[in-house]
Amino acid sequence: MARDTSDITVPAVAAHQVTVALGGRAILHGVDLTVRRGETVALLGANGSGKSTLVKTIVGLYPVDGGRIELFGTPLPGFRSWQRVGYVPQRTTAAAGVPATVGEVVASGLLTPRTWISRRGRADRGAVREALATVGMLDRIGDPVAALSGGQQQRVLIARALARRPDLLIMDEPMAGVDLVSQQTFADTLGELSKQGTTILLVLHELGPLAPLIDRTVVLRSGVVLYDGAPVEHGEDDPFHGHERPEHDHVHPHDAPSEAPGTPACPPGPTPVDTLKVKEARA
Ligand SMILES: Nc1ncnc2c1ncn2[C@@H]1O[C@H](COP(=O)(O)OP(=O)(O)OP(=O)(O)O)[C@@H](O)[C@H]1O
Repeated sequence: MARDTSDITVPAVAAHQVTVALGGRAILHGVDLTVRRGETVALLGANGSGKSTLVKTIVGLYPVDGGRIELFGTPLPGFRSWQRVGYVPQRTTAAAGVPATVGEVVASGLLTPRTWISRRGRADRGAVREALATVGMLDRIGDPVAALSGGQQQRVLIARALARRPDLLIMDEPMAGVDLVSQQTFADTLGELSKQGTTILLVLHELGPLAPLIDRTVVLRSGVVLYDGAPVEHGEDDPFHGHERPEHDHVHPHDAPSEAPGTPACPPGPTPVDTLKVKEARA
């Protein structure tokens, strides 16, 4: 794993008051999110709360309409070190109609504009094999990716992100459709990457086997940060668990941004944060 030797006091991700509109509709309303070097942060929230929109904006797939995002201290429009960032999008098929093998899909994660036409070296082939072994798919390296199940394709996409040995790994619901055994293997892999200093941002619906790895959770609701602090899990008693609230009620897009970690980013008073269980067992 390549070591991150740049200034570790600069956060890997710093989003300040980020506003994003899609299809003419505001989706994110002044979101603040900081992910420090070496942290593992879980982004939680109900369906449609804006989690995918936020991570897609962080990796430059959606433009920022207001506010700003910095990756490793560089404002996004000028950020060029994409080889430092591994991104696994929300469940898509790795096949996408392309007649590629598993090995080729993973190797595509190593491509930069300069390597599109160059021959891949032994080191790259080693990185591909190592990444596939990590997700337990090395034995399928020569198979057409279209012949894999959805969960296996998800593991191939994870391997593609790992192959570039990123300093920052961003994954959007990586556990979706992945069986329990593979989830535990994946949790072990992330734990190893974290020990080696990789910064990890995960969109999750529940912490599950990843719970011991999570340093901090950020909860979105209706495009605003509802909570930023010690790891929490949606409680079964949360009436909005798994559902988007029908209205913004007391959470206002223009309220003060989230403050210190552990501070609910909304005005005092009863909120769904009260129904989130703070994980106390964490050492
Ligand atoms: N390309 C798009 N154009 C218009 N609206 C979009 C687009 N992508 C997402 N949205 C809308 O933005 C809102 C947030 O969607 P997003 O996918 O970010 O939520 P999410 O929290 O990731 O949800 P889920 O947990 O279901 O994946 C939703 O209301 C969705 O309909």
